[in-house]
Amino acid sequence: MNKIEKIDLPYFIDDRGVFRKFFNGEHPALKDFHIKQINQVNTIEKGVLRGLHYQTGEFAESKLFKVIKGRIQLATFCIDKDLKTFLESSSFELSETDSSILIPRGYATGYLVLEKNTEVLYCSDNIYEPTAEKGILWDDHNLKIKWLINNPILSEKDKSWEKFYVN
Ligand SMILES: Cc1cn([C@H]2C[C@H](O)[C@@H](COP(=O)(O)OP(=O)(O)O[C@H]3O[C@H](C)C(=O)[C@H](O)[C@H]3O)O2)c(=O)[nH]c1=O
Repeated sequence: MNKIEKIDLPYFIDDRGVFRKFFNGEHPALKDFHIKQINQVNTIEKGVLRGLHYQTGEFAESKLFKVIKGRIQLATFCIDKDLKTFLESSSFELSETDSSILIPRGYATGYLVLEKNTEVLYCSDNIYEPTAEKGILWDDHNLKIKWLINNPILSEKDKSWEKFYVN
């Protein structure tokens, strides 16, 4: 499991609403994804950018992102020299009717909120270890991520990250 996957699972519509399957451990891309954490993140304002973050070493995480309400631009950047996608970035615009995105270990992730009151659910296959968390400055031009909003709202932590350097 070392490439980013779009995960489409069935949903069933009837006159009561929609039943969506969010996770199926039998799905080929998910059978080796063992959930350790499920995080629900509500973001009030459009224009908030969370990331880019990654955890290192034994705390590295694969993450499964799903938009529950609203819209985001999810971006990734490969930081793992051993992956053929090293230094490649990707970007997905996602709303609640879109696929989930599975991002394996070895990628920094971040997302820009494109609608007020956006809800994101994401699962991780590792525990959160603050001392193992690292980040990359959101507008590091070397990442070649074309963010859809130029002056995002950032946490103090996300303002403090540096550019990515290949050491
Ligand atoms: C990620 C995480 C955070 N926290 C605590 C730490 C802080 O007190 C609070 C907010 O954390 P943070 O500011 O890192 O949250 P975001 O800025 O939304 O970042 C998250 O969203 C971006 C897109 C990511 O890819 C990261 O996985 C994740 O860090 O939750 C926990 O207790 N457990 C966790 O797994």
